[in-house]
Amino acid sequence: MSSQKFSNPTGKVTVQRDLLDIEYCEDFFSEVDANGWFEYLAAKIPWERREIFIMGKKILQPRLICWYGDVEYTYSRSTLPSRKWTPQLQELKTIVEEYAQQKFNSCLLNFYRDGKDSMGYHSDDEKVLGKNPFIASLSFGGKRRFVLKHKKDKSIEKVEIELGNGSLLLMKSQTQHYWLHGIPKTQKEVKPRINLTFRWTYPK
Ligand SMILES: O=C(O)CCC(=O)C(=O)O
Ligand SMILES: [Fe+2]
Repeated sequence: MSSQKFSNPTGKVTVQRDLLDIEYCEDFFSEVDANGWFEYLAAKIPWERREIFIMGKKILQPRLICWYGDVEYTYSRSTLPSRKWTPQLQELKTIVEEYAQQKFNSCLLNFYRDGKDSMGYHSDDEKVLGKNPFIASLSFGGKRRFVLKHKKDKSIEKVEIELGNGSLLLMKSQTQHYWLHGIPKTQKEVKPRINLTFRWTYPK
């Protein structure tokens, strides 16, 4: 897939309000390229379903995941070993780094098999991500609703984005301090979706 480059995205939206700072590129990859990436990732990533602890209770995560990067990652009492970048993931990382003008050393991959797979509200604010984490999130496959809500002030309007095939979402500045984000379950018929969130993780 070495010929793949982002196609000077046109559908770019920036939302900056109430200490939220995000940028969304709808057409970061062409549809053809995005479909190619979906097929590659679905087939080649060693996806796993993990048990995690939520409020002391052991549950199976409602999606498949895989962690790549130069350092291991611990969350909800689950440790994900570091995994060496494949040339294809390295290529995606470089494309995103060039566009975002940021370096990343790790990536959490999520596979939402259907509408029952989801990610609960959270912020990517672990200590190992540093003070103001810069998160770059690529989406391939079926469109899913991504919702951001303010952590404390319920009167602040939520932000909702349909994350489409081949799109890139950047979350910047203090976003993770003040806002939660998640992918809600849906009853709608949705195609499988793969998401990659590139981050900079500081070694412990
Ligand atoms: O699937 C998504 O778009 C969200 C992923 C996410 O928030 C995360 O990996 O921390
Ligand atoms: Fe997240």
